[in-house]
Amino acid sequence: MPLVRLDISHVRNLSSVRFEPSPQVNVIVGENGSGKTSVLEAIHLLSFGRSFRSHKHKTYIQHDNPHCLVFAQLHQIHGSPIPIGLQRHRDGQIDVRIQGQRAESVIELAERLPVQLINPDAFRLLEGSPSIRRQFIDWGVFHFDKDFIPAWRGWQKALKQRNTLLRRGKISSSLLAAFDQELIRLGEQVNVSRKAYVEQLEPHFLRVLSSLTTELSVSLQFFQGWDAQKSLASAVEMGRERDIELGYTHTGPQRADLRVKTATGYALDTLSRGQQKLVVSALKIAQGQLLIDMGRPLVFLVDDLPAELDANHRQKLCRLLESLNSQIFITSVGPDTTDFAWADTTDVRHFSMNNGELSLSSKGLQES
Ligand SMILES: Nc1ncnc2c1ncn2[C@@H]1O[C@H](COP(=O)(O)OP(=O)(O)OP(=O)(O)O)[C@@H](O)[C@H]1O
Repeated sequence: MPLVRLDISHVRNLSSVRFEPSPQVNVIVGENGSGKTSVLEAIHLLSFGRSFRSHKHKTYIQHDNPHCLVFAQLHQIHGSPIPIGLQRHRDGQIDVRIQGQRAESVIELAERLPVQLINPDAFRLLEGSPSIRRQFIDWGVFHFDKDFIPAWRGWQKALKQRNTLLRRGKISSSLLAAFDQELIRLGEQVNVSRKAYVEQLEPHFLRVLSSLTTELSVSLQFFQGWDAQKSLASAVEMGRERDIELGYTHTGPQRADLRVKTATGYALDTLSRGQQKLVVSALKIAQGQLLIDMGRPLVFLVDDLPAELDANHRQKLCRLLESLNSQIFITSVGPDTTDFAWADTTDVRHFSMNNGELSLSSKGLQES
């Protein structure tokens, strides 16, 4: 569902930015610090309810302002566009509105506006802790399997309760066993969904990667968080005494990971930085492609593409994104953006960003 209109107020240096993006490619060019990334950050906020740059909401609300606001109209194939909006207050309060009605949670935004981000931090998917890769898997499963979120929430709740009991100590193995039924039932459900998703993702990932580079041979392995030969019930049962000793649940889906490997070891240890970036981009594009195949268009945010990718790979990545027929927002310190190499038939709009002011650039005006 592409964005047909975007209004951003008081996000970093963007006091008031309003524009009508192209349903296909939007190139935002501006000097360092002009506010390009803040536009992507605002779109990300509208999908995830949080920034990709900081967990502290006060950092992205414009100085001296009580709140920031991002509002958009989402295109619908049939019917008029759907208005969605998010307001974040300095005290942390978050208001989400969809079609004028207050929404219960930001998850409702994510359902309507799936967003994938490719930025210079993207390699953290390989380098960072397993929790980052679990988030990556769970984002995909969330869009793929409608039963996942209720199961995931229930399992998280059971896990938290169990860990609280373990931390307090003085709990016997038999009493703990009574609490474990729900944890096991929902944990198994979470695991089955994750496993099925990674199986679906891998062929997409390999296809995308091979269209970016033929030099790499990379595989995905899903580690479920405990011995693959055992059920979660037996892993939890066998680990109960150890959990009591440790004061937390040491085995289960909370330890799951996505292992990205080459023939000689982990991708992180064997690939160059640029190659890692290609692998991560392929993972993210593959996730997007899987959604698109399900008839769910999404928005790609691409920040600072030149970082670590040479012109040849930049072009390949742009062509690939373009072929998905999704809406793309891409930033560049430009002004020469010719190596993005969009097809003549693609609707490309160029915008200039100057000190937080966005305008359709002369290049965009000539083309429109
Ligand atoms: N809370 C805030 N309130 C007002 N301005 C802010 C706030 N936080 C950051 N800024 C300013 O907003 C601008 C944000 O720039 P942004 O990171 O979006 O720029 P950019 O064009 O992507 O730059 P680069 O090319 O260097 O990545 C910077 O000038 C920064 O100093």
